[in-house]
Amino acid sequence: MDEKRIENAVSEIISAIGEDPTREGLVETPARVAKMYTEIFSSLSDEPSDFDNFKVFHEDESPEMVLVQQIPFYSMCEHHFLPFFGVANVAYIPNNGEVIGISKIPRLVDYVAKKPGMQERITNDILSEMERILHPKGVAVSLSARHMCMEMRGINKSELSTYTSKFSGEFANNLDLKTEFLRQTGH
Ligand SMILES: Nc1nc2c(ncn2[C@@H]2O[C@H](COP(=O)(O)OP(=O)(O)OP(=O)(O)O)[C@@H](O)[C@H]2O)c(=O)[nH]1
Ligand SMILES: [Zn+2]
Repeated sequence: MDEKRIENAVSEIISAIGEDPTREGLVETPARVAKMYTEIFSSLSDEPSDFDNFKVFHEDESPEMVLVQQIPFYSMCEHHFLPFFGVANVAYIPNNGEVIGISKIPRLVDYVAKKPGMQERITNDILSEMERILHPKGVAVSLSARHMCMEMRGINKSELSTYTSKFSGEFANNLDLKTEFLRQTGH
């Protein structure tokens, strides 16, 4: 990420809105924003290979469903560059007893969220990355999020919650499994 260009651009925005980029409170703002962008858009710089070598464990007595729920995430909407944030629920049905360390699931959610995006795409990307990494028998993903571009501008509706979900394999074909996922996650 080109921090110097971000700094110059932010300085230009500060001037363009009629503020003084040299006043004390703002003088370091362009550098702060540049540093912040490298953090909140970190997956634009990360190598996808970081996510290729999740260790897969073989567990003969693996459960039918593994569900990690209420995973907090923060992302930036690509339309307005304002935050949207909420929680993700991710479940999978192991194939041949193959499981991953459960901490890798929140890591994956973070990775997918830390770039300009849309809620639907995050939902989709979590599901397709789970399939690519693990080839499970099924994946279920749901996200509930608040979008600042609907709350602090535009239609100005506070605390709207947007829900998205995607199901594959056995979750798509077996109503009992889908119902168990939805019941567990409170939907
Ligand atoms: N589907 C989807 N839409 C989103 C998401 N985040 C923001 N949006 C919407 O993207 C749309 C962008 O539409 P535009 O009409 O080009 O932008 P706008 O004039 O600023 O729209 P308003 O927000 O309605 O004022 C808006 O309706 C936003 O609510 C998201 O994650 N998914
Ligand atoms: Zn937006």
